[in-house]
Amino acid sequence: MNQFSFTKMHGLGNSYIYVNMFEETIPESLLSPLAVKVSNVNTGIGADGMILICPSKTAPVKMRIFNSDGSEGKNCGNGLRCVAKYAYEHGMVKDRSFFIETLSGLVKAEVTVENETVTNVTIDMGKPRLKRSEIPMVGPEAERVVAEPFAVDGQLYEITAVSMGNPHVIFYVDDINKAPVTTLGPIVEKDKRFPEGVNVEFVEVVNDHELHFRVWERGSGVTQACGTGACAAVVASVLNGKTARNKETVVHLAGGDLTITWTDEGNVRMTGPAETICTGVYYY
Ligand SMILES: N[C@H](CCC[C@H](N)C(=O)O)C(=O)O
Repeated sequence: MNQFSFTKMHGLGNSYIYVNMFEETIPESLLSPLAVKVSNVNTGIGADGMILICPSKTAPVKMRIFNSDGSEGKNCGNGLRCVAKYAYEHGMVKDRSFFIETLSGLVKAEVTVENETVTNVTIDMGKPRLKRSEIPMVGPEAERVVAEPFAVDGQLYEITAVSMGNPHVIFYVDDINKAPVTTLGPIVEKDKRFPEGVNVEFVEVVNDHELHFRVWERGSGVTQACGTGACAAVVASVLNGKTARNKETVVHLAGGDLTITWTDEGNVRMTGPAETICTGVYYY
């Protein structure tokens, strides 16, 4: 019987099973099936996926994220805040500000510490990618996708697409509580116009610095929160003239609030909590 130690953590209810790969060894071929198994609330531990905290040549730690369907994502905002908390509290970094490597590049973390516990984390998520080829989305490579007509499921919508290293498509709604998250979400997630699939976000604009937000995640379905998605929603809202550039915007997600700014320098900064739920041993 094989086993590995894990820590279950969450960012605004977006929970993952974290595995410290400085201490554990899991064959690469088992990572995807294990992400499916550990995510199952009945036969596994229960989470939105699995996140590996790995050695890196370019930063103190590297994050890899697997969705609950076993697919590997390229970035994870809530995950980054939890990885930053884990790394600081486990003495893997000494400073309160440090880099984390992701599959979509380096990001910078800054932890807030009270009584040796990380209570809040700011991640500089870098610059959003806005060209179709970067989302990726089919169509003229250098074009942006802002308020573009999008026919799907027999209806005509308007979409804005943003990558934060992973693909996001944003639909604006008048009432977040009536957003078609579980009906339209799974259809758009696998729409062929997004060759790598897409995270699907629904946004209700409150004012020029406040949004309501719900998400159907690629590979995980409905989650309580999506950090990269919230960043994409803020960028989309600035591009659509609905929120202000370089101004702290509060995004209300099902699991709580994130504060996000798309700075004039071009980077997106996200601040929010990260919490440890439990530790344990998983047998497989
Ligand atoms: N929940 C994550 C996003 C996971 C993205 C993943 N669903 C994908 O891109 O495939 C977050 O906080 O940013």
